[in-house]
Amino acid sequence: MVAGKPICILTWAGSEPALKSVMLNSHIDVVPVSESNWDHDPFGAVKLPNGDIVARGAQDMKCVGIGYLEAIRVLKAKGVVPKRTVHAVFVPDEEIGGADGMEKWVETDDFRSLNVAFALDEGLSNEENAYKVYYGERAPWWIKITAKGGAGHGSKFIEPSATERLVRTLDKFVAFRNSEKQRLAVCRNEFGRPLRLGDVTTTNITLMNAGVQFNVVPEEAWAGVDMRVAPSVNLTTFREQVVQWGAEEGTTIEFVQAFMSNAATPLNDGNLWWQKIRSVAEQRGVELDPEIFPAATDSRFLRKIGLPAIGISCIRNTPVLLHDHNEYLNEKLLIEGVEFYAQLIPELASVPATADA
Ligand SMILES: CSCC[C@H](NC=O)C(=O)O
Ligand SMILES: [Zn+2]
Ligand SMILES: [Zn+2]
Repeated sequence: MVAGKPICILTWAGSEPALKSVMLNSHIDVVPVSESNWDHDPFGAVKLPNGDIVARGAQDMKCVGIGYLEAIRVLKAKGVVPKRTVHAVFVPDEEIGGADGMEKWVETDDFRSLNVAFALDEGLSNEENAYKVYYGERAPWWIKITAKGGAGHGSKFIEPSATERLVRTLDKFVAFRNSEKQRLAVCRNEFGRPLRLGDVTTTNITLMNAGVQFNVVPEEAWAGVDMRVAPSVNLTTFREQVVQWGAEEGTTIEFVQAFMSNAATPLNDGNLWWQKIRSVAEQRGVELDPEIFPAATDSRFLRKIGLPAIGISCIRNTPVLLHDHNEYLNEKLLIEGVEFYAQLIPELASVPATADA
């Protein structure tokens, strides 16, 4: 663990401590706000007359962390004792990549001492009448492309041109971006469902830098690209391809971050954790909609070390406002989440030892 970045673990001891534990994960950090774009104090948790609670983190992911705690409070008040030990875990830094949070922690004896069998984590809001269920994630890659060339007067043909090299390399990224955008628009998956964001690879040029003045040709230009690589892609081969795009144009490709695992948690009949989630949702009359998480969250570190992890936030019929201005959640959904977890946690804690790896 990293100094100044605590991980908070609340342990509810199970009646059968020899069994592996259930981890209820949530991240404590939120993304920044631009306050002038908010109608209310983003950290005031203002409740509007219709029950909407406006706050940074309302969807991402205070509702989940609070949902776990309130559910445990309800269960304890009823005298429930889980079979498996349950850990509610609050981690830092998810929003900035988790390097000093979950990524390092899963490699420690401290984490191993929790003896985790399964983890529940965050999902996403959506406008339909279903909870999204996330069983895998795209691999986040942050790529810095640097081009070098000659310098001099803006009135000349200066060769090689750093900016031109950069633009040519970026053209390849853009061409790939467009082909994936097209695939998203027209293709279907193996079950005939139209592809979703998590099924394709996105590419965005997010940083660009070159030059100091109109008439001075810069000798260096660089750009930053954010890619989210779909789980269907062979990561090693694709990484080589990206390096090749740079090599062809004489630019340097640096992977500032390249997650090289796309391990997923298959939602099949043999996945007893998933079966419990399904049956609780069915009892509650809630539809579930499984897909690949289009962004990145801490579950990827858990899946990478071989643990099953499923992401659900009990949010439906709600605009997706994670990281956006005026993020909110209606209080009815917050309470619905507490009730869902209160039903689900004892069920997960009752999954037989056969589910343990
Ligand atoms: C890629 S590391 C950053 C993780 C971040 N997670 C949530 O938004 C994301 O950009 O998806
Ligand atoms: Zn989150
Ligand atoms: Zn987030």
